[in-house]
Formats: sequence, structure tokens, C-alpha cells
Amino acid sequence: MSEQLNLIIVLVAVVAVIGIGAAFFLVRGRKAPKGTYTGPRDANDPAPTLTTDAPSTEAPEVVAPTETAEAPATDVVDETVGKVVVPVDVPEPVQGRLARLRARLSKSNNVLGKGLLALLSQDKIDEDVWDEIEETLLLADLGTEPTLELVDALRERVKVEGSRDPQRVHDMLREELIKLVDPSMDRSFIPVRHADRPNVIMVVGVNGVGKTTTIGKMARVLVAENKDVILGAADTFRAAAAEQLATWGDRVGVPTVKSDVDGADPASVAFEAVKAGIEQEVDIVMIDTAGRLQNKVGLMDELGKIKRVIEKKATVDEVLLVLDATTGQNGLNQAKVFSEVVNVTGIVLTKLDGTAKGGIVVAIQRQLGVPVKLVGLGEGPDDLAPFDAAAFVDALLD
Ligand SMILES: Nc1nc2c(ncn2[C@@H]2O[C@H](COP(=O)(O)OP(=O)(O)OP(=O)(O)O)[C@@H](O)[C@H]2O)c(=O)[nH]1
Repeated sequence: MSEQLNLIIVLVAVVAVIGIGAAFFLVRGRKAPKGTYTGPRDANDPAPTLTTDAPSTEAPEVVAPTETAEAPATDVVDETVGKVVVPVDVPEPVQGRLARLRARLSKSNNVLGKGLLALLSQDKIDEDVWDEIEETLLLADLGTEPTLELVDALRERVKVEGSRDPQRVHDMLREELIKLVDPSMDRSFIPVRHADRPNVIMVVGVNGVGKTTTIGKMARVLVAENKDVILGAADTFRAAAAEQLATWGDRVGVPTVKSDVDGADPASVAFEAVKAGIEQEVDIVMIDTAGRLQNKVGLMDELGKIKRVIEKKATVDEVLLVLDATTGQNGLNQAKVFSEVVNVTGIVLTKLDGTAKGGIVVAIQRQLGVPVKLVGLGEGPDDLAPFDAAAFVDALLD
């Protein structure tokens, strides 16, 4: 009897210890800020006071995650301090995302992969079949030069290796496509803080391609990698853009520097965001910019100015050009003009879930000599994946 009593007491004690431990980890949240950090990184922090050595007199504000009007409906009040606590999302891990989102990609792109496999597996591949292969590649926006290169390589291999065995045809096509997508390009995307300043990323592109959404998704990726991030809402042109960005930040506990003045100087907001990032010793500052058509000279000049003003404070480590995969050749023209103005270092190709034109990856990389680093595969918060040549080709073919 007393043994049973002892056993019960021990069990109750173990359950209590586990319960206290779990509660501790739940309230602890993610990584504590480092060093002399003074900004509103946690829900209860006060907002920092910005100094005024900005290039403009309109000092943008830093919006702490809890200060925006659009707090999620699931907010709870912490009874002990009487403040609203915004529950912070836990983003999906980044590793293997492309493989996990593969179904989305292959659904819209199997015309390309499966179509090619079917054509190449025919008993006899005559000139008509080669023409069809060429047409399939061109329709997938691969571009003329890569298409001709691929067809030549396949012709050669079919001559030597034959085309009867489906597995061999699959492997041959896989190898040649991977070569075209170029696995040797550096696509690393988890940015690293410098010894004395944050890594600065600028995001550019034409209207509606998905810049703000992509920054929101990237913030989640970086938070999942335990990085401290600040967002800069230098899209002062579209009224709702700053709020949209801040809402994305809120969801993962990342603050946003923005201006409440409509049409404020975007370079000034970008400058303040970088300055706040330096002062608060964050790892990464991401600057959203307004959508602009590549043929509007004034707006393109403004983009150059934003970069130059940021560079008074810190180097811009990465300029990501966001392109909508569904826009085909027009995306190529945009890429060219943007890279002339701001030295694009990486491409984010969005909306790949809505197009059968996956070949645009190859065409853009060829045109700019810049790698596709990330791909957008849906509107969901975690529908952004690091780009990987082999995983991409596998998704097209399997
Ligand atoms: N299907 C799909 N939709 C996407 C993807 N990325 C963004 N979108 C959608 O594209 C639309 C435009 O996205 P925004 O992020 O507002 O675009 P933006 O480039 O910031 O727009 P501007 O500020 O007006 O230039 C939104 O409805 C997004 O949900 C993607 O990968 N797939």
C-alpha cells in the first residue's frame, strides 16, 4: 500500500516538473537579443527613440510587433502585466522546402518535363519529333540559345546511347537539364551579419511581382534560422504597403521601420531602417521598395538613390530582384534594366506555382549571369523555397 502511495507521489512530482519545464520553454520564445540591444524586439519592450541625423527631416518610426493596428485575432492579454501578447508563428524549417513544395511545381510544369520525356522515349525520333522537343522548350520560356544547346546535346546522346530505355532517357534528360540550370552558381541565401554591422538586403522589382510578400516570407525563413531581423518599409508610394510589411513582421516578432507620412522619401526610410539595425545590432536588415516600371527613368533613378543613401551607413550586401515567373520575356527586360541601375545579386522567381514556364529560370540566369536564389510557390507564408538545381529538375521530371 505504502509502495503504491510512494509510486503515486513520484509520478505526480515527475508530471509537475515536466509541466513547469514546458511552460518555461513556451513563454521563453526565440533567441534573446544580443549586446546593447535597445529596440522593441520583444512584445513588452518600449519603442526606441530615433535620432535625427537622417538625410530627411521625416524620421520614420520603428513599429514594434505589438503596435500595429492589425493584431491577429488570437491575441491574448497577459493578466500579470495587462499587455496584449501577440502569439508569434513558428515558421516551417527551410531545409528540404523545395522537395516538400515539389507537387506545386510539378503540377504546373509537368507539361515541360513529362512532355519531353514522352517525346524522347518514342521508338523513332525523327526531325518532326526534334521540332516538337524544340517547341516544347521554347514554350516553357527556356530561351532560344539554351533550347538549341539542349537539343544539340540530346541529339548527340540519343545517337550514341539510343532512346528505348525509359530510365536512360530520364537520366539523360535530367543530366542535361541540370547542366543548363547550372548547379555551380552560388545560391546560398542565409545572410550573415558582419562584425560591426548587419547584412543589408534590398528588394526591388516592378509592381505586383510579390516583393512585400517575399520579404515577409524571407523574414520567416531568417527567424527560423534564429536571426534577428529588421524590416524597412521604403515602399512609401503604395499607401498600404508599409502596413502589409509590418503585418508580416508582426507574425514572426520582427519590427518594421516605416513612415506615417504618405509619399515620404523612401531613401530616408531605408536609411533609418539600416541605422536602427546597426544600433540594435541585428543580423539582417531587409528593405522593401516600391514597385516601379523599368521604363520610368525617374523611378529607376530613385532606386539608385535609395541604394546610395543606405551606403552612407552600411554596404548593401544583396540586391534581390523579384520577378513574376508568369510574365515570361517581359521579366527578362525588367531584369536587364534593374541590374543596370542597382547591380542585382540574386533573383527571386515568384508565382512558379501558377505557370508551366519553368524554363524562365535558365533564361534569366543566362541573361544576367545572376543566380535564382529563391522561388515562390504559393501565397502561403511558408511557400518560399531556396532554389536548388537538381531538386528543381527532379520536380519537372518526376
Ligand atoms: N501564387 C502566388 N502568388 C504570389 C506569390 N508571391 C506573391 N504572390 C501574390 O502576388 C500578389 C502581389 O504581391 P505583393 O507582395 O503585394 O507584391 P509587390 O511586388 O510588393 O507589389 P507592389 O508593392 O504593388 O509593387 C499578392 O496577392 C501575393 O499573395 C507566389 O509565389 N505564388
